[in-house]
Amino acid sequence: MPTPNPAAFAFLAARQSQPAKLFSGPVPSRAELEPILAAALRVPDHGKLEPWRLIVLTRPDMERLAAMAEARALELRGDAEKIEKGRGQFDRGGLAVVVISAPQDVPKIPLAEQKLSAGAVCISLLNAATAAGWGANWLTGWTSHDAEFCARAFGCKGAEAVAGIVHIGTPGPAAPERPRPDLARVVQWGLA
Ligand SMILES: Cc1cc2nc3c(=O)[nH]c(=O)nc-3n(C[C@H](O)[C@H](O)[C@H](O)COP(=O)(O)O)c2cc1C
Repeated sequence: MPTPNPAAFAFLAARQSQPAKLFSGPVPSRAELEPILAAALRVPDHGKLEPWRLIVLTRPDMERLAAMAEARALELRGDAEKIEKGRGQFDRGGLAVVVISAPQDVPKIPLAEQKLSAGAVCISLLNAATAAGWGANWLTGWTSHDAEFCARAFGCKGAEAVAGIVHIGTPGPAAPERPRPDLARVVQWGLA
């Protein structure tokens, strides 16, 4: 017989992100964040490669990144919207964790599986931060997709890429529930 954990199940059944743009202070201290990160890193990882690394950003880092995003947008001849979107990923935030997919050249473990493990870190971090009482939001944006920006900002090399930037803070008013997937549409019971 299974041994249910109703509290954990209820948490997972109702979990949702909170919008980072409504976050305020305080943000978690290092002592508060460390157990959240330790919980977040308990993810499936085929081959035990640990194919990810994390960078914790605090307010001064975010201010630097907002300026770097603006400079990069200008370099790319981006318009005002691109500048605003690039800056907006950082210039309102108080704390965020950059989850970097850092795959290794191990032929036995496909690249896709290593990237999936980095995605698992993102959702696990979202859940751990939420369970600890914080608001959390997994964001990316063009800066995360721009290899040159990621190299300059986060030291990404080779196949490394940003899997997500998980913003963590004191949540604002609870986000309204959004429509959730219809099981009947996405789940097939048994082979056709
Ligand atoms: C890889 C990834 C990148 C995302 N990037 C953004 C983003 O840049 N901007 C945005 O508004 N939402 C983005 N989202 C969506 C937010 O995380 C959104 O708040 C989330 O889908 C809400 O779902 P939940 O309530 O089930 O957690 C992204 C989601 C994923 C998985």
